[in-house]
Amino acid sequence: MSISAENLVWSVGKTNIVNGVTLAAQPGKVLGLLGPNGSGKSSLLRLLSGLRRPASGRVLLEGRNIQSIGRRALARRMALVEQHATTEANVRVRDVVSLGRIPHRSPFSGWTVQDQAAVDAALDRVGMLDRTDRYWHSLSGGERQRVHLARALAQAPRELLLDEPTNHLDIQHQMALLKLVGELSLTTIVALHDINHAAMFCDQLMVLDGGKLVAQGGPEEVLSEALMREVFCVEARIESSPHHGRPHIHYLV
Ligand SMILES: Nc1ncnc2c1ncn2[C@@H]1O[C@H](COP(=O)(O)OP(=O)(O)OP(=O)(O)O)[C@@H](O)[C@H]1O
Repeated sequence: MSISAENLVWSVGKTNIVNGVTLAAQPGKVLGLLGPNGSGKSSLLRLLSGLRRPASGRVLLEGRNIQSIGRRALARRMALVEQHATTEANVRVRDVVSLGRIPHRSPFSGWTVQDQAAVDAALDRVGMLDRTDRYWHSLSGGERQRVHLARALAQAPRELLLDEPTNHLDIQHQMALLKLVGELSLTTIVALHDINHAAMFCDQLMVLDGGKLVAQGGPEEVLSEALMREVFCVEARIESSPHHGRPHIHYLV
């Protein structure tokens, strides 16, 4: 198991924001993290990345508590793209993506051919290789999101944590990004709001509600009309899509 968590709790004051979450991501597969606004998705991803320490419980990488792994070693194998990732305005695209190479460089080594190849490959994968000299402030929201993903890919991680990576993207780029994530063969945990996209592109799903994991399993097992009603507060009908074979949700008004 590459990344797993046991009974994770994270609290603010007396409120448990993440409340006893146990999970295991399958190596090389995409695990979709669903839940209404404020259900704790971002908080859980930050715990899994080691950015936040749990009040109790633990996060394990290959069975090893991440708190015993140094920051640099952790950054060499796990990358997080946060929902509202910010970047200094006066840097160029290539500078942002180059940051992904920091964990791989020693204080004495210069910029290597391998570093450049990793940056170029990452930019190519997200379709931004033609904009490496563009300044950050000149990019659209969707372009910035793709550059942040490229930064994470340049890190050459084995585990990739993505917090709503499609939220500024047009439909073509949403589909392209989710398809790309599936093709990377990295252990990926991705928070998504579009449940139909999650059903199409994720191997497994888990659903948070009020900080608790209320469902996990394959899309067919997890997505039900009762779950849509009880967790997401919408009436819906679910069918197996005749086009891609995954569950497809029709929302009712
Ligand atoms: N540092 C913090 N201090 C106080 N409350 C916080 C903090 N971080 C998160 N919360 C609260 O915890 C809850 C879960 O937040 P979180 O951002 O993890 O949810 P989310 O599922 O990612 O939401 P969304 O879908 O809206 O992005 C929210 O009620 C939020 O206000």
